Amino acid sequence: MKALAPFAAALCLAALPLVLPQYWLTLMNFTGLAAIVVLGLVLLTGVGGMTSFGQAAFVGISAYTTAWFTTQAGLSPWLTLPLSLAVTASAALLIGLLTLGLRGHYLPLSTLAWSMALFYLVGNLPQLGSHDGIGNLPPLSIAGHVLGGRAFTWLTWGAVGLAFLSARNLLDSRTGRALRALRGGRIMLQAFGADIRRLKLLVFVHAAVLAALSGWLYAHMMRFVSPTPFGISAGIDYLFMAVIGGAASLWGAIIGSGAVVVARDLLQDIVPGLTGATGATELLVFGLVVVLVLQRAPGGITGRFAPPPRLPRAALSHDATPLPPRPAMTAEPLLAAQGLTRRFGGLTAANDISLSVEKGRILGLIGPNGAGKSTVFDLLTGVTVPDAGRVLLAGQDITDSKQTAIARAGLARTFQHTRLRGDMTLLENVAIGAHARGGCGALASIFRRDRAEEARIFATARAQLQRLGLEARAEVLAGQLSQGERRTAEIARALASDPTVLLLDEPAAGLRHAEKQHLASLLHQLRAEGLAILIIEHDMRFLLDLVDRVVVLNFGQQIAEGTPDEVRANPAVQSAYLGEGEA
Ligand SMILES: Nc1ncnc2c1ncn2[C@@H]1O[C@H](COP(=O)(O)OP(=O)(O)OP(=O)(O)O)[C@@H](O)[C@H]1O
Repeated sequence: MKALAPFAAALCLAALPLVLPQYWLTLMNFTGLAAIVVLGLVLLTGVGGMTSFGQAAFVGISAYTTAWFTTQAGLSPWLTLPLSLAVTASAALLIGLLTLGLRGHYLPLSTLAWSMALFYLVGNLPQLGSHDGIGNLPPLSIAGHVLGGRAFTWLTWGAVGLAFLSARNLLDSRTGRALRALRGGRIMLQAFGADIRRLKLLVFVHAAVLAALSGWLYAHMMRFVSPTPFGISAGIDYLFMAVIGGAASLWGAIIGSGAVVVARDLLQDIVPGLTGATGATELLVFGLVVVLVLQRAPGGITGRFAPPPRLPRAALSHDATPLPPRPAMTAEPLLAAQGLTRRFGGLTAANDISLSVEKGRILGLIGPNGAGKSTVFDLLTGVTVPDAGRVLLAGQDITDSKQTAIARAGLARTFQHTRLRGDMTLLENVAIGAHARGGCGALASIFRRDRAEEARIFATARAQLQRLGLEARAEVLAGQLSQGERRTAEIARALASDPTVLLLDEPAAGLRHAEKQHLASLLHQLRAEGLAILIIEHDMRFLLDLVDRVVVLNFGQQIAEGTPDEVRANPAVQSAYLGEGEA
């Protein structure tokens, strides 16, 4: 019954144009055209965290492309559709390459800048009709029948349906998981081999292509284009619609567009009649309504009714087999650091550090607070580059490799402060660990050609949860897990990448005694399976009982290396860190 609901809704929507008068058909058209743009904005801003005021400019690029080619070159609008999409996508690619590296407020500001630049450029180009625009565009027609009235509404809403499906399918995929984790999760994603730059560019272009689809429809609905509807205020309107609907919700894109289009039109009629004032009083009232909605429902209209997140269908299949393991690495030691040095200004956080970990061995890295342990981890995983020294992974020099490449080569890590996505289920969090093991791209996801791989990724994640005794919690949101479960989940996510070398940053912090014992037996098991493990841990008793060898740091210097017994007996270590009693 529940599965039939979307079909029933689609059928009702399809029947609406049969009964609605022309006035409402026009509002429906404008809602549909806006919704297509806002769906892209939900992906880009609501989910991906990249605020853009520039979507209207992409609508404009597409509208102008089809206007010019249909009126000046005499092409059919059906031919200019792919052309408009391609021109807009290319423009987005270029703009994205230039601006997506910007951080913080600079990115939204850059969207203001380039969309204004385009606005003035088009307004001053006589070839594009300057501020007067281009008129007499041909209407859309099939076999001589013009698609006007209801037919155009159906076409527009068919496009909304396609845009919705493309966005939904993208979100429900390997790429979509990374996108959902992008906000504040850059370092974690890179640690599992996700290419952030590519991901951002992909969403930016996807949102621009949706805007282009809307622009093409708009141009042939109005049969006239001029710069005004594609300016900054339209860009801000689209953002309003997304926020009012619920910025991270696809349904919110449609509802928010409808709410804004209809409210604005009604207020335009009602407010001047009530107040007797001329001028843009309705804009003032509209602004107040927006503020009120956002105050009452900060998550937008849909935020109040959002169902709890649930697992995608691919995650429910219990038949799929986990992904194949990577070929075993044989070169020993599996991980080696030689003379690693890293300075921050006048401070040498790590000075000439050398260590190595072999297959089936656990190496401990200890030292008081600020000794340089995390710095060494960052150097090994490519988060920072050393000022001197080398890092070798199974004999391969990875010193200057990017974090993504190092992760793909087989080195996985956990974080001192757990980096799970609280709003995603535990299983999806762990599936992010297997990101680099999947090969399906965004297009395959949009066309649902990734289902078999997705099922295998989830089977891989589930197998790791099973191994760590967390399978029963697979569907729980990570934000609801206990500290112990979160630590274990971090390890499960790292194991989902099928690593050769595992780096654990304080995995026992915050664990109770029984949980620590469970962790110790798990790490023994991983060692027996041949993993090379490097572990930072403040709990000395736990660490020294666990590891084969220990490296001790103090003020960035390597002051000792040896077996736990040798380190316990080392006077320099005792005075620097352990204290007589504990040693
Ligand atoms: N990005 C940075 N910029 C400047 N100084 C830094 C940076 N990262 C680390 N440091 C400094 O380097 C030193 C070593 O820090 P690091 O975090 O590696 O120590 P740690 O042994 O991991 O400490 P803890 O056990 O508290 O996590 C500290 O003095 C720290 O303040």
